[in-house]
Amino acid sequence: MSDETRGTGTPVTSDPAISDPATEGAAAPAADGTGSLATTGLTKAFGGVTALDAATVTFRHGLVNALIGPNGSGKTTFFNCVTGMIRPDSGRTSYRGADITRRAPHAIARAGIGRTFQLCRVFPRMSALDNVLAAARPGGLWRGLRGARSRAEVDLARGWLTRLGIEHLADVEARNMSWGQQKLLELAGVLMSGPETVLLDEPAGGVNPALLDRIGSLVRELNAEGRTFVIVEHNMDLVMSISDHVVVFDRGRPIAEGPPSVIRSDERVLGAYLGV
Ligand SMILES: Nc1ncnc2c1ncn2[C@@H]1O[C@H](COP(=O)(O)OP(=O)(O)OP(=O)(O)O)[C@@H](O)[C@H]1O
Repeated sequence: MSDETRGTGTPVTSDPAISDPATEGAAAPAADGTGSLATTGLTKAFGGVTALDAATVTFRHGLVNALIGPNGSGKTTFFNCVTGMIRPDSGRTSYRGADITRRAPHAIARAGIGRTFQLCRVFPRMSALDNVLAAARPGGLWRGLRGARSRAEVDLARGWLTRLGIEHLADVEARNMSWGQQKLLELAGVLMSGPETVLLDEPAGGVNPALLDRIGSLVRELNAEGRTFVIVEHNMDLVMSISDHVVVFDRGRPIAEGPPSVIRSDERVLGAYLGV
């Protein structure tokens, strides 16, 4: 069977950096727990501000995990350290049992961790389709600009746009899309490279209720197919409705964790949010 016709007839690629929205499922959860994304004593200070204070956290494979906490409690810094975008001062991060603390961002992405950003990152003057192609792997931007891309890659990129409900915008420049549509586009790019764990930084921020519903159901669908999520989010309705496990940060470290039903009424959590 050729790479072009594997599975249900949906074109796929043999490039492991590219994933097929129709047939690609993430790796099965590791029974021994080595699939977890875990930190031990992760610490990061900016001048006199301790953004992460010896944070020890485990996000289990196969779950929709949420990371919540008041403004400035260190959530984005946690994502930045875990994805190699900033170096922690001390502490460790492991993924699937391997130490990834000092790895470069592209190596961490290759290990299976993808992420979106609070201030969503797309190329404003490129079409939605080119954005997804460019996001697929290092060097993709150059290839996208030169038009040297395979039919299979284009079909895959269109497949992700369809899956995210924005295929009608394939030829529209990202700058002419709504904020919510740009967030879906950024996510399509992340998914194109086939991460088994996806970190979403405030997916609901500035998004209208209809798109919010789509993002929520998409996360649950992708999770049912095997992808793990860690979601930083302030919209508590979304967090409580889609998460299996919630970790609460305050002042750079976890103060509570558990299922949404427990977290909702945890006094430490209410105290952190209300400042009491
Ligand atoms: N590059 C930086 N330089 C200086 N201080 C920083 C930097 N990044 C984060 N901080 C500080 O570290 C602390 C944690 O910030 P961080 O953005 O990680 O929190 P957060 O929980 O993601 O907040 P929010 O919910 O508002 O996005 C804050 O006091 C913030 O001002």
